Amino acid sequence: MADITCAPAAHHAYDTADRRALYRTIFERRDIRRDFLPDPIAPEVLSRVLLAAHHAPSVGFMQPWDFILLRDPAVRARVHALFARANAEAAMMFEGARRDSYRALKLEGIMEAPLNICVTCDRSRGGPVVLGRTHIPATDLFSSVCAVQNLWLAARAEGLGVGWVSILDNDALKAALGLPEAVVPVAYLCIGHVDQFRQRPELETAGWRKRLPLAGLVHLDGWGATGAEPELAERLSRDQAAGEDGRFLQDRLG
Ligand SMILES: Cc1cc2c(cc1C)N(C[C@H](O)[C@H](O)[C@H](O)COP(=O)(O)O)c1[nH]c(=O)[nH]c(=O)c1N2
Repeated sequence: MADITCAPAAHHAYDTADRRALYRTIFERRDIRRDFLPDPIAPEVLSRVLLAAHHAPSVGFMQPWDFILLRDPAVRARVHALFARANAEAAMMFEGARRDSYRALKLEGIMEAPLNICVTCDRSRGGPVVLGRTHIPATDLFSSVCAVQNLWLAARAEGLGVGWVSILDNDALKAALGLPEAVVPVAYLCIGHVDQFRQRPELETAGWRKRLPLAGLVHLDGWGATGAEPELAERLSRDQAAGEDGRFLQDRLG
């Protein structure tokens, strides 16, 4: 098949350098559980990253998030103990060799990172009826997750690694952090400067799971019809291959 040409950026699109910076941040963001440096995060950097989180979309502009900064090693040690307990339980949910592989994974950096941040969701913020949340109550949680993603990407651009730890009993975490009744923990994050950003997800290099082919996940007019637009399917495959080979930023932005 003939090569597919890239359409030039149009309308309100950013110029190539800005688009490259954005896609670079997306592709080079990693979940970080090791290689943290003890260096503190400068207040101006932390402020920018938190502001990026605060600019996330939210249902009904509810902004249900709060950010609990956890620096005290004693508090973090209590959270680490919760992780250790949940992680032992989690290992038992896998069978045989998979259990051994699971146990070999490093799945948190709670004590190594200089800062942990718990991103929460106040389920009562905005009152009992929130625009856009009337039929899908979980949209407040989705909104807090959007804040997490903004934080994660801004952190990468600032050279900070972020690791999400979800192997925790959320009720126990809520109690440990003294959260009010209506507030739930959404994401427990370990954040700090790092020695390196790996090119690929750790779970991929460890052989746990591979990135799925995107073309097989894009459906047309209802569930089931993947690959229904051959030109798009072809482009998705080529873009993904370029991403895997580290050629996307150079070759695929038009
Ligand atoms: C909701 C949620 C929860 C978790 C994660 C992510 C998300 C979105 N991830 C990170 C996850 O393993 C990682 O994102 C994927 O493996 C892909 O790797 P990159 O993020 O691309 O490096 C994660 N990682 C980990 O080591 N321990 C954990 O408990 C969790 N929990």
